Amino acid sequence: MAAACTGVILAGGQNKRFGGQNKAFIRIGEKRIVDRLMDVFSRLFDQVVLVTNDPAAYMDVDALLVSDHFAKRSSLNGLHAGLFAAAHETAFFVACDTPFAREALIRCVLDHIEPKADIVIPSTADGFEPLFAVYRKSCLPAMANQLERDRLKIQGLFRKVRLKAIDEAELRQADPELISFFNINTPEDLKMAESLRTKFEKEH
Ligand SMILES: Nc1nc2c(ncn2[C@@H]2O[C@H](COP(=O)(O)OP(=O)(O)OP(=O)(O)O)[C@@H](O)[C@H]2O)c(=O)[nH]1
Repeated sequence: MAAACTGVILAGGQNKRFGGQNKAFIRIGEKRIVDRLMDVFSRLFDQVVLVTNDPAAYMDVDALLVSDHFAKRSSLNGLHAGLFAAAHETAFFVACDTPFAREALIRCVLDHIEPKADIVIPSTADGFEPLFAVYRKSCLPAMANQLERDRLKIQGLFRKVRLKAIDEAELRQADPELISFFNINTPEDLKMAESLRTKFEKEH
């Protein structure tokens, strides 16, 4: 059953560490990362939004295509645009360079949505996972304010809204290796992704 939440894929980055090549279109096995994410999102959400500053490149993706509102380079900009476009009060976000986002872990995050939380976010020994999290529309004014003031780090938002963290033990019940958080920044990460895929697809 679809959650009363919008699914958003962030794809407005510059991919500098990947030589400027669009990471959403990297193929892991046969499939582009964006298509892997769409497969999972179409089972979970009745609305999918993709934030890109190059909409023409995504015409074959069955999502609402939107672009950043601010001329700033920051994933916070994409969070703001995606949340603004969401038909629901809450939106779950993932980065377009995250090939192994597991449905069970997304469901775990969605299960923690509550009216008193503006952000529902995984928290592990490595810190928060702001690009595998749910944001409520109540965050929009604080996001716009941060962007206007050139405060471009997502973490800067956390002091201004109500945060609900999900602890690592619970996250690992849904995704024991936390493979969902693996993302590709460099060509070396892509090599790692190929070896993880072999393991991941054998097990699931
Ligand atoms: N809409 C939007 N998304 C962004 C922006 N900057 C980064 N993102 C997205 O946020 C996620 C994390 O991005 P980063 O790893 O910080 O940057 P990147 O562009 O992927 O890679 P680098 O250029 O190598 O830092 C990715 O899904 C990006 O597409 C932006 O200015 N606007």
